[in-house]
Amino acid sequence: MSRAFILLLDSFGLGALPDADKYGDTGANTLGHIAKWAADAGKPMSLPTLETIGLGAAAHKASGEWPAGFAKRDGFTGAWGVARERSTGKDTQSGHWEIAGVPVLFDWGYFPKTVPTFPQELTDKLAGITNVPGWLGNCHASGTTIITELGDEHVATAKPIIYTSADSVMQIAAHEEHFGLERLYQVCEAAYELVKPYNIGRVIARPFTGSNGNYKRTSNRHDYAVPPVAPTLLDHVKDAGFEVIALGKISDIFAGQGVTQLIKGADNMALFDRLLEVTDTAPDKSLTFVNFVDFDMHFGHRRDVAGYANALHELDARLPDFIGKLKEGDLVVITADHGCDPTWAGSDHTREHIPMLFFGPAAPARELPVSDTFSDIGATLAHHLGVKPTANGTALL
Ligand SMILES: O=P(O)(O)O[C@H]1O[C@H](CO)[C@@H](O)[C@H]1O
Ligand SMILES: [Mn+2]
Ligand SMILES: [Mn+2]
Repeated sequence: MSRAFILLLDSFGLGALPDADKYGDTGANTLGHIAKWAADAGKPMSLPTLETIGLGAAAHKASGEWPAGFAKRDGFTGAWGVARERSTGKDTQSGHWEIAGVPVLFDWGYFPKTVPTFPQELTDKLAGITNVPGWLGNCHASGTTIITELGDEHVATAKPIIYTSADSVMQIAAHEEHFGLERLYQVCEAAYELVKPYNIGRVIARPFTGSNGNYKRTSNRHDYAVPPVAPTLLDHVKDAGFEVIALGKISDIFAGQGVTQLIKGADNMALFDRLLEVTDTAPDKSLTFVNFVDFDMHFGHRRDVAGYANALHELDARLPDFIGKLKEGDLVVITADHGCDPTWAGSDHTREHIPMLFFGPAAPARELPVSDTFSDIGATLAHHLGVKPTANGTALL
C-alpha cells in the first residue's frame, strides 16, 4: 500500500507570516494565543499525539516561541516543518489550491466595507432574475450574528439576507422552511453567474431554521466555488486512475474538480468517523483529503478561544485510532489553510504559517526547512503517489 492523506485543520495557523503587516495581522498566532489563553486560565493544553509528531517544534519554528504548556523537547516521530503562503489572499480557496500545487497569484475581488456592500447593479439584476422582494443585510457581517439580528424580518418579508466578509465571498442566508432550501440554492446559482465579472471566489448558501429571534444555521450550507485555475494534485491523482476521496467541504473548495468520491459529515467528530472508515477501505495510491471545518467556522470566526482549544483536544484524542489503521507505505500530512486567531480583533482570517506534520509508516523522522510555498505539500504527496508532479512546490521527502 502506498496511500496519501491530508488532514487539514481549517484555520490552524502557527504564527504570523513575514508579510502579515500588509493584512493587519502582525503578531497573530492562532495556536500560540490559544495555548497562552489556556495556560493563563490554569488549564494548559495537552495535545500528546500532535506534540509527538512535532507540533510544538513546528510552532517554535514559525513564531520563535514554544506554545505555553508545550514541552520544549526533541525526538519527534514525524517529518515536521511549517510553510509560508505564496498566494496573495488568506482565504480558504487560496490555501487549499496552493497546498494542491496551484498558488493564487491573481487578486480575488472583494466587496467593500460599506453599506450597501454589494453593487446595486448586481443586487438589482439578481432580484430581477430570482423574483425576490428585496434584500436584507447587504454589509460585512458575522453569519451567526446577522441571522439573529435579521431573521425575524427575513421570515416576515421573504427578503434574503446577503452579506460578505474579508474573504472573496457573497453569502446568502435564508430560512429553510419559510423561504425554502431549494429556492435558496436557486438564488445562489443565479448569484454565482452574476458575480463572475467581480472575480469573486465563492457564493455560499447559508440556510437556517428556528423562530422568533432564535435562529440556527443548518448543515445544508452549499458553496458555489470557482474551479481551480490550473490542474491540481487532485487532478493528477484522478488522471492517473487513482481514487481522490474528498471529505467535508473539500469537494466544494475544488468545485468537484479532480474528486472521485465525496463524503460529507456534520461536524469534526462525524468527519473523523468517516475518515476512520475510509482509512480501512481506501485503495492503493488513493488520496484522501479531509477538511475539519469546525476550527474555523465555529471557533476561529466566532473568536471562541475555549471552543477552539477543546476542538484541538478532541481531534488529538482521536488521532491514535487513525494511526492504528494506517498501512505500510501510507503517508499522512496534518496541515491548515490559513490562520484564524480567536484572540484577534474582528472576525476574519489571519495571515499565518501553516503546520506541515508528515507522519505514518512512510514518513521519516526529521526537521524540514521552512517552505516558501504551501505547494511543497502537494509536491511531496504527488511524488509519494508516483503521479505527475504539481506545477509548483518541491517534494520534501
Ligand atoms: O461568519 P460566517 O458566515 O461563518 O462566514 C465565514 O465563513 C465564510 C466562508 O468560510 C467566511 O467568509 C467567513 O466570513
Ligand atoms: Mn479555511
Ligand atoms: Mn473561514
